Amino acid sequence: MNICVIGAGYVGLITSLAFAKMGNHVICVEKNIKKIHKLNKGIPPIFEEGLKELLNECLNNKNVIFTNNLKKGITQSDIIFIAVGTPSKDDGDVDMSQINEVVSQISNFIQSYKIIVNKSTVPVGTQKYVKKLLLKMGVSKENFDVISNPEFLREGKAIYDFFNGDRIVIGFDSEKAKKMIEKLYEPFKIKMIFTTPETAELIKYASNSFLATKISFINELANLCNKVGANIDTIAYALGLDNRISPKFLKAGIGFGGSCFPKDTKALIKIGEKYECDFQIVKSAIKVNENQRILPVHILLEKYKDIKGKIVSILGLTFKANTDDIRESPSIYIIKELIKKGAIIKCYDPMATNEIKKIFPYINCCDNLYDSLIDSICTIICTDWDEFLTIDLNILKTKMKIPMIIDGRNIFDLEKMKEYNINYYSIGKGSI
Ligand SMILES: NC(=O)c1ccc[n+]([C@@H]2O[C@H](COP(=O)([O-])OP(=O)(O)OC[C@H]3O[C@@H](n4cnc5c(N)ncnc54)[C@H](O)[C@@H]3O)[C@@H](O)[C@H]2O)c1
Ligand SMILES: O=c1ccn([C@@H]2O[C@H](COP(=O)(O)OP(=O)(O)O[C@H]3O[C@H](CO)[C@@H](O)[C@H](O)[C@H]3O)[C@@H](O)[C@H]2O)c(=O)[nH]1
Repeated sequence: MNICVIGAGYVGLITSLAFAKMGNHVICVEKNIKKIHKLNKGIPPIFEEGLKELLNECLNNKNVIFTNNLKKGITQSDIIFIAVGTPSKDDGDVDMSQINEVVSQISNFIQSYKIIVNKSTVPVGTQKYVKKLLLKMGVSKENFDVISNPEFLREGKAIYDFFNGDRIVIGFDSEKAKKMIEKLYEPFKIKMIFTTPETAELIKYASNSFLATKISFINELANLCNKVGANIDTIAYALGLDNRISPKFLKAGIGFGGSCFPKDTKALIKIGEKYECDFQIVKSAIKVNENQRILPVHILLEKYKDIKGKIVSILGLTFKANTDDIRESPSIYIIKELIKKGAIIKCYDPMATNEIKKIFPYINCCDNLYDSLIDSICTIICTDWDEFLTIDLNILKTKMKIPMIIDGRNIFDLEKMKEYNINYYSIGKGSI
């Protein structure tokens, strides 16, 4: 099939390549010219497992092109995916400006029947809203249908998830469009759920908010564990053996970040407000997370009342391992608090030091993990990068002024830490 994908971010790029790999002809339209140049040269603009190989395979097969020529994208395609950003506004509501811009732009080029598929995460009612907007802009009713098809991929596992998703959700109000989208997805052999556009739109927010709530629940429990001497990992394991609960998303730590959970939980609350539904559980999940992400700072300040002029090491800047994304990463909130208290930050991340410099231009980013530990009074682990598991703790002890670790991702074993005689704090597994 001939497909146009608008936006070459995490979702648009993976969607383009996945459909191209399945033998479709894909035109990916992106407004960032630098991104287009990179992509057409086979250079991935983001870090994602297997992306370079898949990108080059699809370019070599000539199944995908990257361009800023929207007219070409629309006129040469039957199905048009919208995969642009829908960030949070200051009040938590969804910023629809990128969607509005795309809809207005595509309305100029629709001269024959097209299926517009909304892949971005958008509030309930957006499918109807996009239809209205297109009609208002003079596109003939016979020339389009709009489908809601939210995306569930995780960063770091984006390609795997696209090909092995748990479900594909399709919200439709036209049999003709439904049949074409079903045909497009059939080769993926993933369970498809056909429903109304409103239900499809809400499934996305429900999934992310439920997972975020699960994380905040285990984190509150972890904080209690630290007080009563219980072990959160054992509790999570026992909980997870009950298959009504499932073991996934029960890893305690310094909370959730990323481009989705923080924004989508806030968006669900805003959507609820519009219909007088007060999402108290989701509000609490956000509140718990806001406290949890700066917990290491409280632990540090309990030990040292004054950290002014003292060096603190931050290991890991991304919101989770295997991505270069720092959006809403707990590390950002920890660094902000530490700077407020006058601490000197030294940080290390295998992927994201350039990104963090855009937020904190003056912090000291080290190319080497061990350099970031020199003369430090505390190391805070913010990301569960594999590289941190193999830290030589003897070297760490010689580099740091006072060996203290706050393990925000519970990557170390308490017993092991005892052997090394390091002042160690976990999230819900006790401290030494
Ligand atoms: N990142 C994820 O893991 C993920 C997963 C599932 C769903 N989502 C949702 O998918 C949507 C996209 O997320 P993302 O992370 O890929 O965003 P992103 O910010 O990484 O990418 C969006 C891209 O769209 C481009 N763009 C914006 N307006 C454009 C226009 N008018 N024409 C052409 N290109 C345009 C931007 O330049 C950018 O490259 C969001 O709604 C998000 O909530 C994201
Ligand atoms: O047990 C857990 C699991 C995750 N996290 C944290 O939760 C955040 C989000 O993790 P993850 O869900 O793996 O990352 P995302 O790439 O943000 O993916 C989520 O957000 C996407 C965007 O909407 C959805 O498509 C995915 O299904 C959904 O998992 C990260 O900060 C993790 O460290 C925990 O603290 N404990």
